[in-house]
Amino acid sequence: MSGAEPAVGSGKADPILRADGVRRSFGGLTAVDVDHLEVQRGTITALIGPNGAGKSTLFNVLTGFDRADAGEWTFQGRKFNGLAGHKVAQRGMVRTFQLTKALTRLTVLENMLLAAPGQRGERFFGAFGRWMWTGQEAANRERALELLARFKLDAKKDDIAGSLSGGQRKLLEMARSLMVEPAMVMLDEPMAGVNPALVQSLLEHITSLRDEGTTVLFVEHDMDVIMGISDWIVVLAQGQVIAEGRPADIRSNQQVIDAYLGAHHDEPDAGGAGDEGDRKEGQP
Ligand SMILES: Nc1ncnc2c1ncn2[C@@H]1O[C@H](COP(=O)(O)OP(=O)(O)OP(=O)(O)O)[C@@H](O)[C@H]1O
Repeated sequence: MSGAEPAVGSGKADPILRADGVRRSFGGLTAVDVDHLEVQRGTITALIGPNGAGKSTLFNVLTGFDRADAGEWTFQGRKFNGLAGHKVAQRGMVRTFQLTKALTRLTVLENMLLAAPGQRGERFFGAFGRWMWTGQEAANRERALELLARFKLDAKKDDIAGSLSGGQRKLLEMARSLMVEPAMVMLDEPMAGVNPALVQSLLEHITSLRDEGTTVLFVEHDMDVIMGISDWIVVLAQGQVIAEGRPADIRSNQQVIDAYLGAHHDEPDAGGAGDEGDRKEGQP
């Protein structure tokens, strides 16, 4: 992150994402009101802020799962505002989702295959189409098995996803998001509900994604995790970016301390890597 100023809306050397004037209201409540935001390619960037700050809404809007009331944004130089969610994912920007009830009833491998690109077999007609489709399926299966091995879930490939532990589910959510070989993954609270034994493993997966060139944007509440792995931190409060910078900049930013870090500033995470209830402890 050399060169970037720790200031709201600062320009980045090689932004993968640039957003301008992104707004989303629900009735009279402005959930997101971001004037300008750039995310540097190849970094781990954290999006933090108190409950209700607009983090999830911003994720939803950028990834086409919710509509913005206003705003323009580009990803890898291409206009993305107005794109439907599946197109956003196809073009390299993928967010993780908690496994829905329906997905928990499928096997781990089925979950992976459902996240594969080109789930459009029905569009192909005739023998040539079927042949192409079979090739695509084989490639998807190979990629799924490779990713499951990487995330140490290969032994569980035929298990029902609902039988996985909280941490294993997070690994599966991450593995699913990589089926489309994204340029940027957006992780929504990757550590929530993860037991201590798996926290370190998840952290290593996130940093190795970055080291391989994937940009990571994540929402998280655990301050130890945020300060430990982020190259850059963006702080939202009441829908607006109130600060951004390196971990050291954010730690010492009085506005952030007042709005978010509060009395817990610089204290070790009292909850450790416990359940989700523990993880939310440091919030106002
Ligand atoms: N679909 C919706 N309808 C009405 N209000 C909503 C909707 N989604 C979000 N909001 C409101 O928008 C604001 C921002 O919510 P959002 O979930 O984006 O915050 P957040 O920073 O992700 O919070 P948390 O850390 O608790 O997950 C909140 O006041 C929330 O109640």
